[in-house]
Amino acid sequence: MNALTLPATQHDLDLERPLAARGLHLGYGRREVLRGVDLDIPQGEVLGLIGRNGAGKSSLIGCLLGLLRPQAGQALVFGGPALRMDDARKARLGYVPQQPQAFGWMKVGQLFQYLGQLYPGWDPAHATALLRRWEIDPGRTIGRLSPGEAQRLALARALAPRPALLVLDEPASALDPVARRELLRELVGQAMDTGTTVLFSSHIVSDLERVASRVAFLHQGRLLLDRALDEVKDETVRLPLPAAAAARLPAALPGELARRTLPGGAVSLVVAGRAGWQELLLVEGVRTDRLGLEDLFVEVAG
Ligand SMILES: Nc1ncnc2c1ncn2[C@@H]1O[C@H](COP(=O)(O)OP(=O)(O)OP(=O)(O)O)[C@@H](O)[C@H]1O
Repeated sequence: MNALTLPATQHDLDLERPLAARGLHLGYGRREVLRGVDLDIPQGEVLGLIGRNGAGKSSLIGCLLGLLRPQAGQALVFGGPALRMDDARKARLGYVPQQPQAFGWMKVGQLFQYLGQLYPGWDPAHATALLRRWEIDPGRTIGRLSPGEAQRLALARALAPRPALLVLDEPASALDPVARRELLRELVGQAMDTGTTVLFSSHIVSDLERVASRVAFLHQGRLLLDRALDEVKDETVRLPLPAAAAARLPAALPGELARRTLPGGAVSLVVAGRAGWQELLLVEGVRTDRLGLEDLFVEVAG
């Protein structure tokens, strides 16, 4: 299969979306990493993409931005094919890879001057303010920055042109807690002030909880629970089922995310949404446990 001979159904892709994908499949050799990922990120959303180490978050971002060619499926950026991104769309996109590097020999100020000529939307005052706020001296040589400083520089570089779409791969992994808070505040501020759409990947659930308006779990090659954070918190529950009730469970329930059999035949079930499982509450001994996002992550991906 190949993305050119087997395009996803274009008609159901919303051309207004900053980012959209249908049926993305990607493997490295025989290892399948993405197994049919569909995604829509509406304008102005801050989507937190969460998943365990090696779940495929960077690979998915690579496909979404046209940096990796999927074996099947299609990704669109601002309505156009990600694999053939023109300059106009590139100029509206800010991307921070997981390990930002390059231009190590340059001074920070030199790089920013160069980028200012390259990006039509570059805002020099905003760029200077970001460097000042994140305490990066423009006179520093980029190659001598610490990993955390390099990450802050990469973020300042991505934010300075005030992109319409900001994609951040583990943006806070090398940052200390103060810098992480700063960054998250910046993200929310930018999203709210200018309607910037943000996709960021993380395995730090508390970061995601702080800023994301939407959340998606990448697990075993598929996206689970791609919905508003409030909805996920309100409508995802754990149901501890006694053995007698567990024995009568169908093979899969609507909205079922995880099922764990406990010693003695009892089952711990995690379900999303309100339909398909309410009758289980009629069984004696069955109750619902609210799950925080961290517990949910552990239940689903653990
Ligand atoms: N170029 C490659 N060749 C072979 N395997 C790869 C390649 N890139 C990634 N992989 C494998 O694909 C899987 C997904 O990797 P990816 O980096 O996308 O995951 P991730 O969710 O971003 O991980 P992390 O949270 O650790 O950064 C991993 O098992 C990784 O080893």
